[in-house]
Amino acid sequence: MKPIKVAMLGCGTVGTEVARLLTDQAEDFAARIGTPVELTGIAVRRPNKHREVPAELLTTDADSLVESDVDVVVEVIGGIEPVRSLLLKALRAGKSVVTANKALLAEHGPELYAAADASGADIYFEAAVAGAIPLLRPLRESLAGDRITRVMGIVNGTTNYILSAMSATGAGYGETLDEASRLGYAEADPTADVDGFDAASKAAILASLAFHTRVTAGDVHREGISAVTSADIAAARGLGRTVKLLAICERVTDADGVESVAVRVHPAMIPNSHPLASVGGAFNAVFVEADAAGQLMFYGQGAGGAPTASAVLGDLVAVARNIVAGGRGPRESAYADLPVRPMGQASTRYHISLDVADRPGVLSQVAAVFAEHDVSIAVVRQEGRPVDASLVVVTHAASDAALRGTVEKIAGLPVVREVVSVMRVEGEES
Ligand SMILES: NC(=O)C1=CN([C@@H]2O[C@H](COP(=O)(O)OP(=O)(O)OC[C@H]3O[C@@H](n4cnc5c(N)ncnc54)[C@H](O)[C@@H]3O)[C@@H](O)[C@H]2O)C=CC1
Ligand SMILES: N[C@@H](CC=O)C(=O)O
Ligand code: NA
Repeated sequence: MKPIKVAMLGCGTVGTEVARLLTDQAEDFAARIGTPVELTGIAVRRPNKHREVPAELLTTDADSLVESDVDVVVEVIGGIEPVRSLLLKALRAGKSVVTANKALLAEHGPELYAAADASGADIYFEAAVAGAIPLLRPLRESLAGDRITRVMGIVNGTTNYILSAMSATGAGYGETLDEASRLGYAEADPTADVDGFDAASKAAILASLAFHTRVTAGDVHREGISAVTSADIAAARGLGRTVKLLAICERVTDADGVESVAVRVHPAMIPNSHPLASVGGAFNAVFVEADAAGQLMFYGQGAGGAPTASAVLGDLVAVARNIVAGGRGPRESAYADLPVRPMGQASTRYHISLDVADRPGVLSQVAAVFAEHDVSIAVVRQEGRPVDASLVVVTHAASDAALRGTVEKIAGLPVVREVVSVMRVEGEES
């Protein structure tokens, strides 16, 4: 059979590693696929900056490369345009696509899947969520016979790297973010990481696959880590907890049996005994709960050039095998079409740490606000200091809207001097 011809778009942190491994392991790939894979061109912006790949492969004309005689387009540029147009062009021409681009998939996934369907091409994107960890293929294929109820975990390496350093050494936010960029973990614009956009895109992709429903980035409640302070981290430590940025995708069934999905990304305190608490650096870990399978845990490197290239190349082998066999991979599955619930209706628990006046009756005033909002208290800890007192409250589960209302009212009480830390609590009995 003739070789599978591959065009690559972009040659940065991930693309450089894809090109290197594809060249180094060419013989193995040929044996695994049944025919050689030939990298015919790499689209870049500045060819003179890419000494690590053969100069004759480089071009600045991505459009012509996609239009050339290639079977597969590997996209590792990132962002929406020009990538969306380039990939639509490839798919409409029947060329299969492998992409690591979660931002694009979470915004324009359905348009890309439709183009792939129309021409019979494949679109694979394992690298887009949780880097090297095989997670999307298990959701799309291995668990296709089960009913998934929850997907929860750490899906952004950069923020996990920053939070781990802040917790372990008290390192500053800025210096740790610079280090994460230097190591190739952060997005080209790292606000995508720290403000939770990257994790929200990944959560949308995970929820879409898990619940057979179209969930876009805009459907995901998103809070990043820029508001996490050393006081939050110290408050967590005081209670035997750790702060992590979590992505949580849930199937919710209301009292009338009506199903919906809730998808959120926010920092949360989890107990130090929880398996996610020990996930450090740029590692990711994701729990999947399904009716028949029970609980599954996926763990590994969530960012970085070589780990991400591993997932890209796994997809390339899958797509190439499909071409050789004359078949194709799974299509979009969105038949369930479940509604997406607003965050206010999500059931959450809060940790609230306050500086209050140290005088009788303070605790009862604070407790009255919780009762007024129908929020029940699980733990209260009060410590007197020379002129004021520290009051820590952990709630039982309640609607997020009720908990927000409670915090707002408490902040306005004259006996409350400062709301030191407010954070959701996950990973323990509610
Ligand atoms: N770095 C990581 O750990 C991971 C990255 N990803 C995703 O992989 C993709 C690539 O990420 P990185 O390699 O880290 O980014 P990068 O910024 O290192 O590389 C992107 C490359 O594309 C080039 N480029 C930009 N516009 C272009 C255009 N119009 N035509 C040709 N080339 C163009 C840039 O010059 C740059 O060299 C992104 O979608 C990212 O979200 C996914 C998982 C992990
Ligand atoms: N910037 C991302 C890269 C991988 O998806 C991250 O930090 O997780
Ligand atoms: Na992955």
